Amino acid sequence: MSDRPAIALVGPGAIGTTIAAVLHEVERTPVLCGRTAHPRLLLRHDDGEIVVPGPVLNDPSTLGEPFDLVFVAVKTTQIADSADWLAALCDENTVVCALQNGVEQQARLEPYVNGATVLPSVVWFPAQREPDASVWLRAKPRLTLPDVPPAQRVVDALHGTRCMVELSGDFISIAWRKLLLNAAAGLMVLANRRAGMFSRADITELALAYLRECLTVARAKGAVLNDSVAQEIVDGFQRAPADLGTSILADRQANRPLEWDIRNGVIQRYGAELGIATPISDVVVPLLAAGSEGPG
Ligand SMILES: NC(=O)C1=CN([C@@H]2O[C@H](COP(=O)(O)OP(=O)(O)OC[C@H]3O[C@@H](n4cnc5c(N)ncnc54)[C@H](OP(=O)(O)O)[C@@H]3O)[C@@H](O)[C@H]2O)C=CC1
Ligand SMILES: CC(C)(CO)C(=O)C(=O)O
Repeated sequence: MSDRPAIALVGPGAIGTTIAAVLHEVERTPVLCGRTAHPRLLLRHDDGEIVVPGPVLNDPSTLGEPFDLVFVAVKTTQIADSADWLAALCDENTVVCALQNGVEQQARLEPYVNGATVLPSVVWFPAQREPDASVWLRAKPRLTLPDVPPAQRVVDALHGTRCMVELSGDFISIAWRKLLLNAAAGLMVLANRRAGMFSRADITELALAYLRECLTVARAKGAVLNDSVAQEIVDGFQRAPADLGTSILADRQANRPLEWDIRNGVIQRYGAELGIATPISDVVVPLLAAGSEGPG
């Protein structure tokens, strides 16, 4: 690391609070950049809680020079609104680690980061934001990053924290596997139910058929994934606590815009590009889009 400011985090919500808290525990507290000026962040986990002292800054013009490492944990629907933060925090020497779902993190962030290196990640852990803005961490924090040189900055920053970081030489396949999980989780929005709904035989059949469709597109885009992935994902939902939700369901229930395009629309878009029929996406995607944007 240089002698410039070390670590900043944009978007201190469910995932951002988790990463800020694990960094704070090892005295690498990031500068917190948000929309709402919370006085502090609070993470509840299995063994207790971590308070990250604030404030959460909410005015990008108060920042000085760019940072070495910037974690971005706004929803992908909020990237454009975060443009002033990204412009102030990033230059060509910055590594921007996207803590977001989807397989398009680089393409979506690169226009905003002043030539910084955008490092995608897979965020494996569920975290739930409570009405008082505290966050309930519902699994051990774990990230997968591509095994490329800029990833070392993230590995160093998270070294010795309670967040496990894995590097993968086949990041594309890992990222698509996670995307498939997120795509199937989108069915929770349409049913307005949590993971317990996957114990129904009809939902199991629908999810498996949808996942097989997603798998065809994923493979055509270069992911190396076995047929068994569809069943493994459904098994995972069936083993999960019945009240485990997903971030897109939390957004729907709060009537916020949904990440439908990066989680579900992406399958339909790439299917159309590649000449792959996506009949289940053709039903699921417009319903999610309408749930997000209306009108009505
Ligand atoms: N939650 C989860 O379990 C998981 C989420 N993900 C992915 O991680 C990403 C983040 O999701 P999640 O943490 O759930 O999202 P949240 O909605 O909990 O957090 C988003 C945060 O971004 C802040 N924000 C919004 N607009 C701006 C802005 N213009 N400038 C700065 N900050 C802003 C929000 O502020 P405010 O306080 O005002 O709301 C909030 O703190 C998403 O891509 C999601 O799909 C991936 C795996 C699991
Ligand atoms: C928790 C998980 C893995 C389930 O879809 C997720 O990625 C999310 O909630 O956005």
